[in-house]
Amino acid sequence: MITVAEAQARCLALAAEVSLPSEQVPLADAAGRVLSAPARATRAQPPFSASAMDGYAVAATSVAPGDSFEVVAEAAAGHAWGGALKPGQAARIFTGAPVPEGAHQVVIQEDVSRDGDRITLLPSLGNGPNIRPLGADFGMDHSLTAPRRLGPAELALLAAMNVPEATVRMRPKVALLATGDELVMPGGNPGPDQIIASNVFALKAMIEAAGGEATIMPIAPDREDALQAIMEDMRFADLAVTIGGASVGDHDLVAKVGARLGLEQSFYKIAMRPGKPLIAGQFGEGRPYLGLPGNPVSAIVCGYLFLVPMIRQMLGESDVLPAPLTARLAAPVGANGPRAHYMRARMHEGTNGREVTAFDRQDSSLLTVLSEANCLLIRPAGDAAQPAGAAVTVLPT
Ligand SMILES: Nc1nc2c(c(=O)[nH]1)N[C@H]1C(S)=C(S)[C@@H](COP(=O)(O)OP(=O)(O)OC[C@H]3O[C@@H](n4cnc5c(N)ncnc54)[C@H](O)[C@@H]3O)O[C@H]1N2
Ligand code: MOO
Repeated sequence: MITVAEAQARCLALAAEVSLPSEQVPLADAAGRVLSAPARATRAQPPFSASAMDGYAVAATSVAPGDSFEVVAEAAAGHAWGGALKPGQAARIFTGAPVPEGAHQVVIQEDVSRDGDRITLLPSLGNGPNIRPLGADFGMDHSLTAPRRLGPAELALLAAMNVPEATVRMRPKVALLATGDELVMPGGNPGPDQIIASNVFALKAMIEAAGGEATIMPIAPDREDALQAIMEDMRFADLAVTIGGASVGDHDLVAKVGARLGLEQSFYKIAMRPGKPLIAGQFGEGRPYLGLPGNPVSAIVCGYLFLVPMIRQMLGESDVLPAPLTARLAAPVGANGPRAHYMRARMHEGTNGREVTAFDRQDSSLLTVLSEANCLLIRPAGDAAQPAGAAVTVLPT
């Protein structure tokens, strides 16, 4: 069995072989997409020297309380005054307005007393010029580099750069296939020996949050011919994912049927709990494949550690693995076995920094426990029992 790190490296290598085309999308639809080509500004921001405050633009290189100016003009945002101030003159000005030629600073209106067309600077006078120079945010030559995930700040920046559409990587299409005669979709009519298919919904949400497009395939029964037919229908996808049927039981058919369809395995089984029977590989044409274990928590933890990073890799991002944090144990934990254990746990900020408590019940079928967890506490393979206060590694979920 290979380690989690080795399995992650192999999964990312499989994903790196996928090359997705780019598309243009309007900024309003580009949230969460990954920019795939640099975007260039077609103007500077601000495109003129702009007032940062409401007040008076004054024609003087230095000012002192008691100085007095004649107000000869007015400039507001979107309404420049085209003239030039002479020494001793001022223009009434508002935030965002172009600063007139000849003005050296803007005095805020709170620091001014006005009498008709004359202003006099008050003792409260501040010292800032209150002027945003042309191009203070970015110049004409500015470019937003790719790859880059477009969050609120990037979208606003692109808009300010007058870039109406972003060139983004197309979303990888991910097919999700749950297998097992015992499974019925939510709202269906389960027999007494059946359960509801649950983990596909978690995985679909994770895929979509990572920037992929998930399609839930019909549930495949535990019959080779039917499983093969539905697995063949996953050919449209950039990444095919099966759930369940990965272990060693007589009805665990995924690896067998996969091989018949030309699946080349990269690995099968990892030294990890939950998630031991994970399969990764590739169908012809370089399309990656991930076979997740069926237990709901196993599938979701593997989704977090392997599937989401693969999607992010396909989108061209770097640093795609979940970022670990350090914490201290709030309660002791027992010795770990031969597989790295990703324990469902809850962390919080304590008086001495981040503290984490593992849940007592760690069975990989327990969705109630997973839903109370906000992190995975990583126990290395063969780790000894650890006392409260020991430093540990956690992955926020
Ligand atoms: N003799 C052994 N038995 C098992 C081993 C082993 O090493 N030797 N490994 C165990 C581990 S660890 C896991 S994890 C499971 C994984 O097995 P499969 O991937 O073959 O999953 P299934 O057997 O199909 O299902 C396991 C469990 O999860 C339920 N399930 C399956 N799919 C879904 C779904 N979409 N939504 C909700 N629940 C699902 C299924 O009913 C089973 O209860 O194997 C162990 N056995
Ligand atoms: O490894 Mo299984 O995924 O523990 O339940």
